[in-house]
Amino acid sequence: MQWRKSLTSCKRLPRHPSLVSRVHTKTALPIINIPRSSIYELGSQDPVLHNVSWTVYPDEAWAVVSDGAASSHLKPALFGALMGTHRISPPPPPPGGLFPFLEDADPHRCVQMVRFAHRGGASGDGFYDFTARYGAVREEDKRTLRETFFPDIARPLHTLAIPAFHKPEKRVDEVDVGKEADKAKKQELFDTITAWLKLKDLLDLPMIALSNGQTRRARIAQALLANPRLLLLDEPMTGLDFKSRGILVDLLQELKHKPESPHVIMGLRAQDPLPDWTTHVALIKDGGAVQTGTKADVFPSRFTPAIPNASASTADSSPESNYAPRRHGDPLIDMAGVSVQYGPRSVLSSIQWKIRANSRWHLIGENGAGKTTLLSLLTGEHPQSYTQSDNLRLFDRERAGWATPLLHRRIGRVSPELFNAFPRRHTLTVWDAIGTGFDGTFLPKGKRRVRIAADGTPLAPGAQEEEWRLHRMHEVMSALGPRRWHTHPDKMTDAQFFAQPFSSLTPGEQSLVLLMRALVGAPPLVLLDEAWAGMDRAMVQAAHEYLQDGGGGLSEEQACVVVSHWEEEVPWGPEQGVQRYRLDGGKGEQIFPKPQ
Ligand SMILES: Nc1ncnc2c1ncn2[C@@H]1O[C@H](COP(=O)(O)OP(=O)(O)OP(=O)(O)O)[C@@H](O)[C@H]1O
Repeated sequence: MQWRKSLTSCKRLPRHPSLVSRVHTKTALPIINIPRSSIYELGSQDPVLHNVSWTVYPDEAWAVVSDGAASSHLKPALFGALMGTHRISPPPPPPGGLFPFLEDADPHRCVQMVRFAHRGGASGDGFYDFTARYGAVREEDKRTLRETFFPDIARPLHTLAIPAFHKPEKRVDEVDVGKEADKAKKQELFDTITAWLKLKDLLDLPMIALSNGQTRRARIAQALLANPRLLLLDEPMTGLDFKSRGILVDLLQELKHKPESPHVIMGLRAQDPLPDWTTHVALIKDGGAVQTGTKADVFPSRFTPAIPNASASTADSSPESNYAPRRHGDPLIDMAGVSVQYGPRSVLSSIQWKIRANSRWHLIGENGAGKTTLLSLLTGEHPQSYTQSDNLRLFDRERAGWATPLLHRRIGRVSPELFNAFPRRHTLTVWDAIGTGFDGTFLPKGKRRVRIAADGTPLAPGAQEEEWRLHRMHEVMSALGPRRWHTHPDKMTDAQFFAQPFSSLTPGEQSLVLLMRALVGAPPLVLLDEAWAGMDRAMVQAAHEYLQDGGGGLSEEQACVVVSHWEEEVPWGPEQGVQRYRLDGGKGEQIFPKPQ
């Protein structure tokens, strides 16, 4: 543990005058000081990062960026050094130590980190049922966003709150927000942040009902309001829609002018745009070198696409002249007026959409537009899928005509919910995790762990099926395994990767394994919702190449839907016949190419 002191408070000392005037001067105490050290995993003698010289001053705005090919465990190591989960050697010298600006305050309380590559929170032994949010909300799931994340903030009334979820208002004198002045300040910060992050109308919804992007915005707000002095936001743009990314960047800039708000350092992937106000970059390179300096020094000629401002639209920009139509097969899914309603809230209204064999779709819509809800109707997990028998055909049958396991064999999928819920007991290997994909289950079965019956009896149609499954396991691994993306391919063979415990992998590697799981059974329909979260550029590239025509990952009998807020994360462009379907305000329409 590198932290210098372990006192009890996160008290703010009077600010150095240079901080107030925001004039750059190195006389202010640095926020972070790592003079020239290497960074190690605890208990390891091999450095993960070496020769790190990194000093952050209060008037600088830093981003930690992984270089294109840098493996996904390197950025967490730099943040881990700040959070005390990695060793810094030699350690930053006293008296200032690692965080000179904290002086006597306790880093455990003053330094906070929030990672967004995945929503987090899961990973017990077993699988938990993430579909609970689609049904009637159970008593234990009724805790609202306000009660869960902001329990000590006063409760103004909310017009859009669902009446059933209202709790009696607390009297102002019951609210534990400390002294009057603090209370007013805290309330003002709460109002500013929840308004900027468009959370006000969600505060009295049950947590479980929030979409992924809504939950991420809430986690950002919670972290900012927890009043740390240094806040590390790792990949905060993940899962945020186009507008929300701009809003977040603007909010962080706004907060820089508020003395009570934390100093923020963002972690970004190589492909993420840098906010305009970034002044300095720590670039983590392949092999573990870290280059630090001003943005201009580190990226002299890098094109950094601007982050959109809040009023930018998500209108499709691809020229239709590039569009090369695909030869589509029969409809696998046919929606002819599908709707979903929660009490008075209408989420989907009369959706018309056909997904045909050999089609490649990009499903878009702002956070909360209903994308996950729509996909849960296709997988049969949403209870309202049963009540839409006239409007919803799944592989030419109504929902009730499918036993759920048989339906799940026909759909390979990846989603943030599935990522979080997937079991992470240490005995579950990569091989086991991929093998569960043949049947869409979560429990490896059989001697060869590809769900051949436990007594060794092969499933119908006999031994051929087992051979095919084993062949597929190796096929997806050779297309998406470490030889395609590991920075030292000779260090990790496919066989070694198959044997790794799933839970020991980085989030990016876990995402890739779950992608292999979705594809291994060659199901007719593949749903990839935020499939690339946590992956580094080499992994995304391997996945894209595999999914593109000629890559071998998808046949002409299969259809694939990708859900992503980033157009560059979609493996196909117009020239490979991608179609785009947009949800907006409960309505759905094909926006590319425009239907004739
Ligand atoms: N049980 C529920 N009760 C009330 N509202 C709900 C419930 N479940 C979902 N919602 C609302 O339905 C809307 C659609 O949520 P959904 O998760 O489908 O959005 P999404 O388009 O997938 O968003 P994201 O891009 O953030 O993942 C959200 O506004 C959500 O708050």
